Amino acid sequence: MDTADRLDLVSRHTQEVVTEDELEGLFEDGDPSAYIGYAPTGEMHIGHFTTMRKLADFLRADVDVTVLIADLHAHLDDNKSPFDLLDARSEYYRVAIEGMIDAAGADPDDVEFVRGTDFQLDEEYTLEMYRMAAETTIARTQRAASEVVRESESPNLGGLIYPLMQTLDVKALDADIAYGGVDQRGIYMLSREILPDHGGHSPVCVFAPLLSGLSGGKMSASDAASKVNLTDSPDEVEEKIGQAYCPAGDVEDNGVLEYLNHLVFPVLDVEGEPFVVERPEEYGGDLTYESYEAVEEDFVSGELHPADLKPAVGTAISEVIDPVRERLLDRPELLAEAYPETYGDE
Ligand SMILES: N[C@@H](Cc1ccc(O)cc1)C(=O)O
Repeated sequence: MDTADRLDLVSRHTQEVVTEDELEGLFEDGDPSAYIGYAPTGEMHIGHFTTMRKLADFLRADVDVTVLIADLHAHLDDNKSPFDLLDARSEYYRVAIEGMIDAAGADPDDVEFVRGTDFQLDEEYTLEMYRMAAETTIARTQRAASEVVRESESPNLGGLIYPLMQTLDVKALDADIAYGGVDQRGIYMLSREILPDHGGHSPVCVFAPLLSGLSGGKMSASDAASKVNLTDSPDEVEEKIGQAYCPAGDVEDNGVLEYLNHLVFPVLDVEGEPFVVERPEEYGGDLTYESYEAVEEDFVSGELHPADLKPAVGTAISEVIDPVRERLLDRPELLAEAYPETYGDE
């Protein structure tokens, strides 16, 4: 594969690449490495899946991929995960992420999994963290983390250590590319600035877009209807998509279309299958689409009505998450141990 194709693969479906020139340089020098980190906090949903799906593109472009299960970060961020649940949640995240990579048409064995506590307590790492803390202002650090770390009137110190550690992870994992949702931008801009003073290189950054929730606005942890969970049954998925915000002809904040574009189509592409909307004969019969753009065009023109689109997207999303759902339902103890309040038997 030539550099132009690799660049295309890695940058498609992204929000931003910082910088394209640097990414091109990496490909010209050989096979770069990339990592994405996840703090194992709440249950994973299709928003995570959309971001993870892209790892298949990285692998196809011959990038070495590492997934960091950032367990300490999950605790440092306002205690989102209590310390004694870190093992269970890390295990649940690993299994779910393997399922997502598999569902995206790539082999999870081609990805290296690392846990934060496996290396973040090393002497060299820790010493560098103290040096970073001595040289970085609170204001700069807070600004960097503002879209990631939970805000509060009286923030804990953990939220300030968090972005410094995320920066050190880039170096410790020897990653040329830091990949994540665009909410990570502030932290990685800090990394680009300060890592060279701490024995590392400024990472090239690839940011995935944050998609709309299904209720219109942002996806929200407290609004169950705003997202599809990976263990939702086909009926639940179809019902959530059926209720989703998707006004006729309107593309803005339209989660149904966004998931079709960023999750469903890329997976169908790998399988070489089109997207089919079933429609009664009296309304014009079935529609078959080879590209997202063609769907959007028909949706905007009014040719494709939400009432016909939604069931088709619901079925398609349900099929895409199917292998992940199966892996998780196969091991019910995973969710029960990771989220005892929701799934435990007490
Ligand atoms: N900040 C990421 C988690 C993360 C932690 C450490 C990293 O090195 C990278 C990513 C999140 O919001 O989930």
